[in-house]
Amino acid sequence: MAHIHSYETRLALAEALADAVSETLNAAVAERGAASLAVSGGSTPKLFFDVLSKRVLPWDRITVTLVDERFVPPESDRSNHQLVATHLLKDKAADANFVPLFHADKTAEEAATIASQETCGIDEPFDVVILGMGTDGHTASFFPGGDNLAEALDAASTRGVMTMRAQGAGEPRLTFTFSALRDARLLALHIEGAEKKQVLDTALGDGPEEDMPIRAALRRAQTPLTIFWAP
Ligand SMILES: O=C(O)[C@H](O)[C@@H](O)[C@H](O)[C@H](O)COP(=O)(O)O
Repeated sequence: MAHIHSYETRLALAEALADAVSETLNAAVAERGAASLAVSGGSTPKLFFDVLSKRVLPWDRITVTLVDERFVPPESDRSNHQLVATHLLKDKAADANFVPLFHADKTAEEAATIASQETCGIDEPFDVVILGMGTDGHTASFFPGGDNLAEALDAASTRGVMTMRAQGAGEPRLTFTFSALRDARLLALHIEGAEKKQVLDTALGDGPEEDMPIRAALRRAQTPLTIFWAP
């Protein structure tokens, strides 16, 4: 089940997504004094991050982490940690608590174990999860052909962070499991451009999840996926 919201411009999308995220985070803090936000990296979220960073929220009560991470240090331009530190954790959002997934001087597997331990203290489910999508139909680091794809997509897998290696992924990846993402209070997919709309339309059709892992979120998310799209 998915609800698609289309916007005239990418700025209108960023403002609407920031509204929905702010509402969910404010409600969580009002309800239990804390909130969590897991975001994806890549190029799409930059404008949204910049808009959200200016929102007046109880940021010191909000924990921000990454849906997935390239296995590179924050100094690398490929780092999602660097992307979030540059575009989101500034302005009003500078007071948020950030939990990275990458750990230096560790193997990817050791870093995944540490990241699972360090994120297990975040209330379950996440309040907000923002997914992106590649033109190959991957989301998070659930890449077609990924070495750990079956385990990553298995709803029965233990919530946590695992490694993923795949031809289309570049570096080894660290990614939350689908089981950790699928029941977020607000589960959003943020995509932009005509090409990704076509990829989404294909993903909404028949075919195995392994070919287009975004299908797991479209078909088996516990929370209906809210899709934000602009040309
Ligand atoms: O680390 C990553 O790359 C992301 O978490 C990934 O899942 C991203 O959302 C898609 O690859 C889309 O990336 P673009 O926004 O760059 O197209």
